[in-house]
Amino acid sequence: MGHSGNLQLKVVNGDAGYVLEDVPHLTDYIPDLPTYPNPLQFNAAYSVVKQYFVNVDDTVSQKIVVHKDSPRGTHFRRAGPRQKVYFVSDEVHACIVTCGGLCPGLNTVIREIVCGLYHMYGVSKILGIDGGYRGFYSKNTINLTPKVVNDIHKRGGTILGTSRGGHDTSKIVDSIQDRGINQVYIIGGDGTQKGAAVIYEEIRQRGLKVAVAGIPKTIDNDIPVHISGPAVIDKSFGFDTAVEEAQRAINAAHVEAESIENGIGVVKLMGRYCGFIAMYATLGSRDVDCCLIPESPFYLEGEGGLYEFIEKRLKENGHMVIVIAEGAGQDLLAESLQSMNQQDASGNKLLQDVGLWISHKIKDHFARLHKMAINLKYIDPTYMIRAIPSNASDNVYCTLLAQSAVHGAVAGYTGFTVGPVNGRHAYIPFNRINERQNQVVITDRMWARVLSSTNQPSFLSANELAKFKREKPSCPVVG
Ligand SMILES: Nc1ncnc2c1ncn2[C@@H]1O[C@H](COP(=O)(O)OP(=O)(O)O)[C@@H](O)[C@H]1O
Ligand SMILES: O=P(O)(O)OC[C@H]1O[C@](O)(COP(=O)(O)O)[C@@H](O)[C@@H]1O
Ligand SMILES: [Mg+2]
Repeated sequence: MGHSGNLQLKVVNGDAGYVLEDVPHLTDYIPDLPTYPNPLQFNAAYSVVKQYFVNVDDTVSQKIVVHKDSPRGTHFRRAGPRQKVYFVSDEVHACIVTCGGLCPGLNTVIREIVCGLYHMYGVSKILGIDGGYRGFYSKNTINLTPKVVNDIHKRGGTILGTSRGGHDTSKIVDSIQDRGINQVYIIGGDGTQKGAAVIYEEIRQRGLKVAVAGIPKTIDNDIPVHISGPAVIDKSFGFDTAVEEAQRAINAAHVEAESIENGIGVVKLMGRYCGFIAMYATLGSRDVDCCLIPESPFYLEGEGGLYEFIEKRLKENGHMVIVIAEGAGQDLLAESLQSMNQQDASGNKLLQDVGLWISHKIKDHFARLHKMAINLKYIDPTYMIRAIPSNASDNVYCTLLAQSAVHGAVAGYTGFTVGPVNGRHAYIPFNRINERQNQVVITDRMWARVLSSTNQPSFLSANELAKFKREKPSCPVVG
């Protein structure tokens, strides 16, 4: 096996096209670090486990659909406890920070990092950083113990608070160094993981024995997760909870629309650059007549447009439900509202309210036509679907993510994000997570399922479809 790598990439090539995209280790830049036996083997609860530790050479394959002659492809290091650890319990001084928008399950991840460190590795010095990245240098910290975090998974939000912007790398690493912190757990989305990568690089340049572990949070699923399209991680925590909560809004829209003549229910769901929540909520509900997402351009007027489809559906069924992701149709809004290119503190595009806009457009259109009186109800549950506690299945998932992160940091790995790859938890280098944004691939079978279930137009001409097929190759893994 040959190594090739620099600060960002640590790639190992093996036989038959085997590639390991490895994560950094503290010993990459601090040689001769002492190791210690993993205390987990003396832990009464874990003594029932037949095999305490994962083999150091275990890796997880990114590709599971293969042909007879396919190369073995990309692999990631398997997550889990190692026989040797690089920290003794008393030495560990950990901190946890949450950044970016809210997502169901943040508190569960915090809880399980604290409990995992304490119960599995005997760690008691754990600091909560208040209010996101800027909290490292501008706020007081919170001492976290299993008692403090015992009930927090039942609450939405994050007990640590969160923020956008304020990522000042040297101030953050100064604070880590000054406080003697040697394990940093960073929970957040695409922006946060980019910030975590820069923190890791600075720590490495300063030669500090500090492990940096990222836990990916994204209600939008815009981190390369494997809900659809070529991706690394199977799914992000909180997504199931958000889709479930979105059902309540869709049900309400359906009840309202069904109860009145020519009723239209419009529901706006989150999804700044991608429409995964809208797509899954639509497929989950089966009451949705039209799902509009940022990845699939649509138009209003003329043949094959939205107005024509609404008229047709109302004539057929007497009512209809439209689900629209917040980032959909922003080009149309920009044309009609001459909106400015505004950004939030983290540099994310600030969106116009497409739900309100489209509701007005539809009302205006039918009022102008005089041929059909419609009754439109607009429901905007966007913040409600992310401010709730995670459901039971997301709680279990958050636990596995948190424990994987703890095992990895204690074993000396750093500069990594945790996540399941084809069902097995793995350590993924930051560069892999940060290289691009995940989006619904509208030439994949999942989007076809939506079109087939709603029977809505694709809004694409044959030429446009051919262009999309050329630009966005479909993912062979999605069944
Ligand atoms: N490219 C980047 N480099 C460093 N820090 C970043 C970068 N992008 C975002 N951040 C920081 O990450 C934090 C969260 O980012 P944001 O985009 O708001 O949320 P999310 O992580 O949920 O996508 C913010 O404090 C922001 O300053
Ligand atoms: O109003 P806020 O708090 O900036 O959040 C709005 C954005 O946050 C999200 O819920 C989540 O985005 P991030 O995961 O990137 O933080 C988006 O869906 C939405 O556009
Ligand atoms: Mg983001």
